Amino acid sequence: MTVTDKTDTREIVLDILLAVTRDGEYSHIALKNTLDKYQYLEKRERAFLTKVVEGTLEYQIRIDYIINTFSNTKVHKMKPVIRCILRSAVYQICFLDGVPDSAACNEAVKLAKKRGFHTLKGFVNGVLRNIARNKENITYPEKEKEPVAYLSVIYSLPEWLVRQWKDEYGMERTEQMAVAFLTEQPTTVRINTERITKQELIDRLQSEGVRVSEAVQMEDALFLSGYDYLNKLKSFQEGLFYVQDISSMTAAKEAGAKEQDVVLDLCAAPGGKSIYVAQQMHGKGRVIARDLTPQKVFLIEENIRRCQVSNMQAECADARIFDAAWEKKADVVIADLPCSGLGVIGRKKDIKYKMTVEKEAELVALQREILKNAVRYVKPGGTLLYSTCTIHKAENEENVRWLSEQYPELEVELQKQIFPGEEGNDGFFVARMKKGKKHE
Ligand SMILES: C[S@@+](CC[C@H](N)C(=O)[O-])C[C@H]1O[C@@H](n2cnc3c(N)ncnc32)[C@H](O)[C@@H]1O
Repeated sequence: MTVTDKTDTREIVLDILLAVTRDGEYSHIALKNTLDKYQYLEKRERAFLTKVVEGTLEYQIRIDYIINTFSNTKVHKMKPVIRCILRSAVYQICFLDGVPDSAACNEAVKLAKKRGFHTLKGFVNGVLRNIARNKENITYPEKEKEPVAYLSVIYSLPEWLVRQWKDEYGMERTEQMAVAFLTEQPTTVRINTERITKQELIDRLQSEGVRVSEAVQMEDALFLSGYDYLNKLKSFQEGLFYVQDISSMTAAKEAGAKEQDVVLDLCAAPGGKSIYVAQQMHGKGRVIARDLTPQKVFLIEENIRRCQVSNMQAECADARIFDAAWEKKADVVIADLPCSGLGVIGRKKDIKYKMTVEKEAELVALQREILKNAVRYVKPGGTLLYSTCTIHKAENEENVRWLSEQYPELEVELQKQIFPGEEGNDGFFVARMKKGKKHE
């Protein structure tokens, strides 16, 4: 049986799309939970459902534009089940090569019936067959006449986001980022160099059936593809690598922690940067990795155990609340703060639809609240590392400017915006500030 006959797989896709677009779940979490649950599915079915869920979400604005061109009932007026069935079928018809149009249409109609929408069978069939017949002749907004609408529809980005990036970075950079987000990337992992050499890990992974290539940009990184379920690999379970983008590794490296340092990471879960920093300290010094909830702290602890890190401990603490016990105690404070996450749209497909201008403003306020405390924990002569996985200036450069104005004792040693696709896959911001000794 080929994947195109699998109504059940498509029904699983439908349920994930409903969870994400109707119930507000995050796509990467919904997908991971589903793949954990359906481990018995064949590898190609799991690959098919991942591809259709991710593709339908990442092209949602363009897909809605296509549906609205051919349907009298507009997408926003449709019942959520019908809307999701149509979206995933249009993704298969317009963006996937391996699925015959007739199969995508027939399976969508069957699914509508199965979910109790007998009366809408004809509607689903009519819209999809019309799209399949005319998909090569759709008229999109023109780049020169309507640049914002063009970028929004072609690259499936909300218009407010396109406007913000166009204002902050210009049209050319905005389009480059949009392309990078839609470019398929292999999984990037960091080698646990405390436990295994690069060549040994490459050999191990290849023996487990994984395709591996070396990352020229970063010595400790490898690119993986062709695997089914990463968490099931023995090499993963033994903690020989950690899934982490190169931009995130760069941020951890920029902390410049030395072997005997005391490092305080205020927002550490699931532990990517803390663990890398601890490994660079070769089992010496101390890394205290904090996060807001016991569940998040559990994730850090799991990774400490799996990667067998000896110089690191996890703690539950709210970074908004000043902890006097840490005043001027840390050589390095890492503030990798909650942010709008717009640099990782390529991996977390639905972030772009969930973020708003209002939420961005709330995040800037939260970041400043935490940064005020972070500054106070740094020893005179110590380092504050501020990073985010976003490309929004108010959360990045403007926060650093605000810090410099509020705390003249901070000297900005480094500040860089890494754009999506530039160094790693993700967009990232990192700033390193030194606290002057004269302010002891
Ligand atoms: C960008 S993530 C951190 C990623 C982590 N540094 C890594 O490299 O794996 C931000 C983290 O901040 C945590 N967080 C949010 N609000 C917080 C607060 N008030 N206090 C402490 N942690 C908080 C979130 O739970 C989330 O795990």
